[in-house]
Amino acid sequence: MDSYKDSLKELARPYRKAVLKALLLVTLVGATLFSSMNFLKGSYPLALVEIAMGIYAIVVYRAIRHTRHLERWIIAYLIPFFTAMMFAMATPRSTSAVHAWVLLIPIVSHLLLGRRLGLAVSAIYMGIAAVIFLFRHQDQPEMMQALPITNIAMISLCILVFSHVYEVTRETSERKLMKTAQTDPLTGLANRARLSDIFEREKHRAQRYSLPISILVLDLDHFKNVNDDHGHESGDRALQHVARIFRECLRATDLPARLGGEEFGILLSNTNSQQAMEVAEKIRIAVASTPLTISNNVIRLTLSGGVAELGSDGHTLRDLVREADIRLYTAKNTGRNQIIPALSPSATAAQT
Ligand SMILES: Nc1nc2c(ncn2[C@@H]2O[C@H](COP(=O)(O)OP(=O)(O)OP(=O)(O)O)[C@@H](O)[C@H]2O)c(=O)[nH]1
Repeated sequence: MDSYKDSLKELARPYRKAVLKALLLVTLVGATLFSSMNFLKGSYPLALVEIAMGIYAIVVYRAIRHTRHLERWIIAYLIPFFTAMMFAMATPRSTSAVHAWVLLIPIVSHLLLGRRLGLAVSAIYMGIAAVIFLFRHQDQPEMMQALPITNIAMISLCILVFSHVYEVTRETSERKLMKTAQTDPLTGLANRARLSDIFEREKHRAQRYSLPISILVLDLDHFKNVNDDHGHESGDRALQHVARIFRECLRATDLPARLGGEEFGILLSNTNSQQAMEVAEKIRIAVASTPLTISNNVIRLTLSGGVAELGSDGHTLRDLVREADIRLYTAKNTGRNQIIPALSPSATAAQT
């Protein structure tokens, strides 16, 4: 479960909303100014389109205040906005200076739609704008010369390239920062923050499709002795060794995380508590049977654990970790190197 797509999307929301709001305000001011001027000039169709865009900007401004579908509103606004821009460029009575607005397309598209969709939308509308420009000025020899056309093409291309490079760099840095903020630096496993993010996402999916989710909480036994007998550095390597075993034993859709110290939490999507118990046993046996050798010292590790399932053990990550923790401590107090299963749903029903 390596994708940070959803977290990045969440991170981008406030700034995309701010950019969209700024664009809506610019539209409102521009629509008021240009529709008045075009009305006075007698360009009624263009003036009407501008008034319509102004009204639509107010509607969208109100709609995005509490929306959970910002991406849809961005598309629903940008397409008519750019189309209105093309209409203004194609209108014979509009001034040639209206073509300057094409420079806004790559900037706004990348800021609001990201690198891929931003590039695609920019390419489409800038292409249409180029065709309109050539068609409209074909009989104006002073505009059809190599120098003005190359100038316009180069400045448009520069703004497209800079907008794209900026967005690619911004997304890459954000992805790196997000990964660092959600990864345990020693083991490379997810940390608590990521476990919590992914749990929320998986919980919604599980509730929508009636799928089970289980949590394992695992803790190394007598880990203090590893540090005391072999040194802290060997202790660190033992933690990395265990993290490696987790990865080998788990599916790509499972999420192992370090909760702190020598305690780990594993989120098992689409897995009931019985299946989770099988996974936990597989991990327990793998850890116990794979000693770590450092400088001819053989370090034998075991772990204890508890299992909890969404629903019968609670509805939040905190509930599940608490219940699995209680079972983990039962495992510690009754001999270690064992996993205590979740109560079966029938046992839970009998208790209540
Ligand atoms: N090397 C290393 N040790 C750590 C790290 N985090 C926690 N520890 C050590 O883990 C040990 C945990 O000790 P305890 O809480 O007593 O638990 P334990 O010795 O595993 O005993 P039980 O859990 O009861 O089986 C302590 O010695 C901590 O210093 C770490 O990042 N690296």
